[in-house]
Amino acid sequence: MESSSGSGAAKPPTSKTAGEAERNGASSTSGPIIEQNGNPGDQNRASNEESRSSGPASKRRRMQERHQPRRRDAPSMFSRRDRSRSPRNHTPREDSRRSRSPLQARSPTPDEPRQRKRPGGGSRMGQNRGADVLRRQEEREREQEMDALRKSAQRGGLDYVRQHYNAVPQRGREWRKTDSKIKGLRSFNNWVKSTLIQKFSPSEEFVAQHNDSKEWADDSTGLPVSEVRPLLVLDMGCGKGGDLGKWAQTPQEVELYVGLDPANVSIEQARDRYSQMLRQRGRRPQFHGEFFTKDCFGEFLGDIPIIQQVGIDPNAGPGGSMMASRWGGGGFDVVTSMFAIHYAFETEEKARQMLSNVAGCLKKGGRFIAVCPNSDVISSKVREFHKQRKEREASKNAESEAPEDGEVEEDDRAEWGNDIYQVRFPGKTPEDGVFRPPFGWRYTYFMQEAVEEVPEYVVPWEAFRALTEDYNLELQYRKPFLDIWQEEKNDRELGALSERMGVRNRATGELNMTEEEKEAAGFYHAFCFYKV
Ligand SMILES: C[S@@+](CC[C@H](N)C(=O)[O-])C[C@H]1O[C@@H](n2cnc3c(N)ncnc32)[C@H](O)[C@@H]1O
Repeated sequence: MESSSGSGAAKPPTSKTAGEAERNGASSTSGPIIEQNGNPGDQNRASNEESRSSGPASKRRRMQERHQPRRRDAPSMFSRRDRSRSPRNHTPREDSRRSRSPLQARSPTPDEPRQRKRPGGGSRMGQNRGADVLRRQEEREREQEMDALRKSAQRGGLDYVRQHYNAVPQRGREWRKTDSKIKGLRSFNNWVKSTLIQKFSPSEEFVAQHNDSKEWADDSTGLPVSEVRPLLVLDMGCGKGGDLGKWAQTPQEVELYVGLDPANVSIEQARDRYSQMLRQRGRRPQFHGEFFTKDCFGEFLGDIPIIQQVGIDPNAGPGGSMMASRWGGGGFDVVTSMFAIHYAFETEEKARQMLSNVAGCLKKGGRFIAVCPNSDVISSKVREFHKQRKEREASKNAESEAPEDGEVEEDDRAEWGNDIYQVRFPGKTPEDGVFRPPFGWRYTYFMQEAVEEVPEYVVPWEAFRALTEDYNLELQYRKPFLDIWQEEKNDRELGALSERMGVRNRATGELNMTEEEKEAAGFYHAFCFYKV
């Protein structure tokens, strides 16, 4: 086992990283969480870095570099190569976020009386006037912000999603396990995510080495004894860090976990959760964690220092250069996005940006693990809805006025659900259930205690899959949630895990979910792609 990960939490990158994170606006709340220091593991970091890249020429160069005296600002252990600037030279977000005051640009108009300068009093007047101007300016800016938020709520944009998730209260584990009305569903969803992480996070080398045996666990300590390098993981849409514990339980150890989410309050909570996790750490060494406020579907991720250090190919996708991806491609072993990619299907541009970030961050052989609403379920519900609507119309056989152009009759709006979850389309839906073009099919989703009428977008599976091919992502696995249960419930590890998580009734062996919860769970599917 490599010592850099065997001695507790991995150390964060250099302080330069934190500073850069602040400066480039990757996150207003960004930066490593735990203190960094010079560490004997640095040597291992350098060799980790070398062994992560491929290619004889660069390998030779790195071998030579290995024997050079170490520079003071040696790159982080996570970096594949030193890239101090965003490849696209993105404008720092700080600049674009700050709205310019309309007053600053204004010069006095002819009908505005010019203030006369008076000695003494003049400067006080000037101060008062300055304060007034500032107040009015702030009010105007606040108004503009509120206006933008109102508009975005109507459109269902990112600000609205961010605001919603920021406002979801963080409830304790005890509440989730006992008082929640959907505790069965919560546990089940968590078990599905754990199952995916257990099944697909290990690398091919790791699997080949341990080939289905549980030799990775040392009997005396329960600690992994693998020689394979630990994993570098990126979580797009990590929310409040609910999956951190799952990443601490993987067969192949995790060295680095980077959590990104546009909801800044959630990111704070994820960071707190990570700190707590470090404090309570048991025998198993913990990974290094970094958390940033970031829109992963509307923006390139390459301006986040830790992502630059691990490696991101800015040209992943159609037209990308083979050489660039071969020599400078991504460095992450796993990119995950749980219950989040449906926000990317608002537009083709966002869906492509999401895939470009995924593929750009993954190294060859890396895995993209995700769960999202299953469009097969949506299509069949929509078809069923239209069938019933037509039957109702036929049986009514009443003469009704034709709706005006563009108007969507109440009856035309597909919706379904039960007491704990609801899906509602605000506009027309295709009678055949085929969503063409595949972007922008908005619906609102409601889930008791968790999601209140948040706008989401259909992810039409076939179109999505076709798109992934442009990004060298090859499908390995896809399954509806309830099928995963059928397939894995008797697995020695995963079945036992389901008991520990309260997913299975120990007496009957059945799922601890009501029929309504099962229907809600059936809305989702899970998949895994390999970067080729
Ligand atoms: C249902 S929550 C899931 C959170 C977490 N992955 C989990 O499984 O518990 C959906 C998450 O997607 C995030 N999200 C929405 N739009 C996003 C975007 N553009 N980029 C990254 N994350 C986004 C939300 O802020 C929210 O935290």
